[in-house]
Amino acid sequence: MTTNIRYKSRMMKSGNDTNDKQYVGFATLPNQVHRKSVKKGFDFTLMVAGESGLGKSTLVNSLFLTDLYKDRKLLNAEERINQTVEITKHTVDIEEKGVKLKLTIVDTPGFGDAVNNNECWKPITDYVDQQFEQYFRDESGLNRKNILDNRVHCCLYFIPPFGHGLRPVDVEFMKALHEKVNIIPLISKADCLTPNEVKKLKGRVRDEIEHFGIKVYQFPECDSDEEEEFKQMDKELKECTPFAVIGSNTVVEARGQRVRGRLYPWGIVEVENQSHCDFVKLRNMLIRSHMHDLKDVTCDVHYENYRANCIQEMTSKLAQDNRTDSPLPILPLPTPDGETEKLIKMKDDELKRMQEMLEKMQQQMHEKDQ
Ligand SMILES: Nc1nc2c(ncn2[C@@H]2O[C@H](COP(=O)(O)OP(=O)(O)OP(=O)(O)O)[C@@H](O)[C@H]2O)c(=O)[nH]1
Repeated sequence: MTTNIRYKSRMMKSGNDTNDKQYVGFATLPNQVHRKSVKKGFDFTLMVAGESGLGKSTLVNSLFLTDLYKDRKLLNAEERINQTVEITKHTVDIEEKGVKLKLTIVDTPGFGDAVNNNECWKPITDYVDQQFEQYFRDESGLNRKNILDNRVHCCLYFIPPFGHGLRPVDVEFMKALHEKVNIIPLISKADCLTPNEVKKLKGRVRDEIEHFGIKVYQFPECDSDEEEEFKQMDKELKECTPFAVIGSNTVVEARGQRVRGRLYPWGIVEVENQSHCDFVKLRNMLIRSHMHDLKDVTCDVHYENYRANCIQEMTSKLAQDNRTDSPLPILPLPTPDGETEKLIKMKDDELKRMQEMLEKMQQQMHEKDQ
């Protein structure tokens, strides 16, 4: 009864179209998806990495217009010496025009600070893998309905403005992570550079990324039937990578307006002024145009790779355990007692299950390719 009333009211809402004989109603499908998604809310996990003091927290606060770090305790010199690479996670629920976004920021403070930076990216790659592992477990568990997705969808990697391009630690960090997460390189504190210097540094970083075979996040190709305005925006976006950014948590007065900026004795640098930096482009890309694609790539490429590797490893391990063509001389086995027989059967069942799972996965991948 209730379903009927709800159905009727929805039909009425679709207006005049219901009187049209040609109208079946599936044109409302996007509205249904929209309604459901808005109700469910969205989530996005963003990781920031780079040396300490490059302005990661400031930029994140500026991006989402929220103070994520208000409880942060600033460490003194002594505490800093003892500090190890520690990953912190901040989650905030933000809402805009009724759309809810659960935003998780994964901060990696102190990265690259030590004298010996050997494998300093290891805790970060481990963290990304742990999130995949957790998701894989939840997905294979009994209750798959409300899985908490903590997979990292994007990593903003901060490159220092001083120096002559990428340092070995930057190259190694990005290479250690590029198969696991979407990396977006940024030139931090761009107000330290003149426009010419920014241009030169961008060119150099782009060349080095190509030279070292680093796979940073690639913007999807624009469809030919897209609007001209969108195509132009897409072109500009691709041309201005790596984004040169400026962050600020203070509001200053410029040209009679209150803006986010940095006040210097010689003038004001405005965070949201496109002739001062690429902050607006980065924000639009992250939030307005590419958030969904970043999530899709994480799910369809990075996580799928992790999952396939995991299953392959598990099956080869199981097969190895059960291998009969052992190079060792085959000795007559003692007649198994009831307990051993039970164990052997469990192992066989497990192997069978894994093989079925692998076959199913291969079939899914095959279907996806087609
Ligand atoms: N010139 C300039 N200074 C900045 C910019 N962004 C942040 N800062 C300053 O740099 C200092 C460090 O900024 P944070 O945001 O704390 O840097 P962080 O990378 O988060 O540092 P950790 O949390 O220690 O890893 C602060 O004094 C900021 O005011 C920027 O774009 N330009």
